[in-house]
Amino acid sequence: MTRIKIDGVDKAYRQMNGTNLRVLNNVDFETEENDFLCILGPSGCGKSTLLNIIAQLEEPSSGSVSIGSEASPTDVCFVFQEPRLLDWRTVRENIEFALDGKDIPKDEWDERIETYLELVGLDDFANEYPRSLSGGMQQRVSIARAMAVEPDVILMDEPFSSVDEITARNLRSDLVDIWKEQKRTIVFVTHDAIEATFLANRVLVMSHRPSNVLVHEKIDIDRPRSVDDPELVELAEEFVGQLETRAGATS
Ligand SMILES: Nc1ncnc2c1ncn2[C@@H]1O[C@H](COP(=O)(O)OP(=O)(O)OP(=O)(O)O)[C@@H](O)[C@H]1O
Repeated sequence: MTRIKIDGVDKAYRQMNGTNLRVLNNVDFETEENDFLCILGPSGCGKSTLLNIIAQLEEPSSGSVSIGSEASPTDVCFVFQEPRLLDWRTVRENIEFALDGKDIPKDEWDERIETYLELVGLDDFANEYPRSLSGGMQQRVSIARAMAVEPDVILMDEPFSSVDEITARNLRSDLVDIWKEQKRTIVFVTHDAIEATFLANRVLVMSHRPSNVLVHEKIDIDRPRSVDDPELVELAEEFVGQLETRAGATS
């Protein structure tokens, strides 16, 4: 059972000129088990900061974060905006490194590597080094690497921003299929309202900085979804409208 609870989280960064930059302001939310949560917000509002806090890569200035329960430790994997592969290891070895790090039994490695490389369309590239792959292909490897671990929670920070749109569309559909089939909790950061509305069963819209939660909404549009569905487009526009209204109100 994997729930994420964010309670009154504030975050400020000390700047070079000695002042504090307030990024997150009393952020509160809770996910249900196996949610696909998209965090949507304008550039610079603190989405990555919030994701890093959930991943415990950063400390909040105040407030608390909990994932899962104390009784059962939660496996969390992170997919960053950029691939972060080990250049001196092949694609296969990069994934093996992650599997080894999570103590996955060796007799499961081949099947997992095959399954997830096939999923991202790179099954013919297992023995290549990252330098011989395009940026988009490297990002697909990093997605396969996170998936192969089969973690309870996958945190994704704009993972498709460096991938061409056709590949991104396929990966979005695949991600939804994996989420439905394997019942994982996914937290996905994006500034694209259509992407959020296509993927999520729950969307958080964050305000401009110092950022808090403007909208927390469950998305009940039937699946499979289409990015051209008028209902989906209308909802995405409502999210953007909320941001514009608040920006107008505070400017
Ligand atoms: N380690 C840091 N030290 C100082 N300031 C930081 C640090 N990390 C982020 N910031 C600042 O915090 C603010 C929020 O950054 P963050 O990357 O979380 O925003 P974001 O919403 O993810 O942006 P984008 O959508 O453009 O990636 C920015 O003004 C950024 O400059």
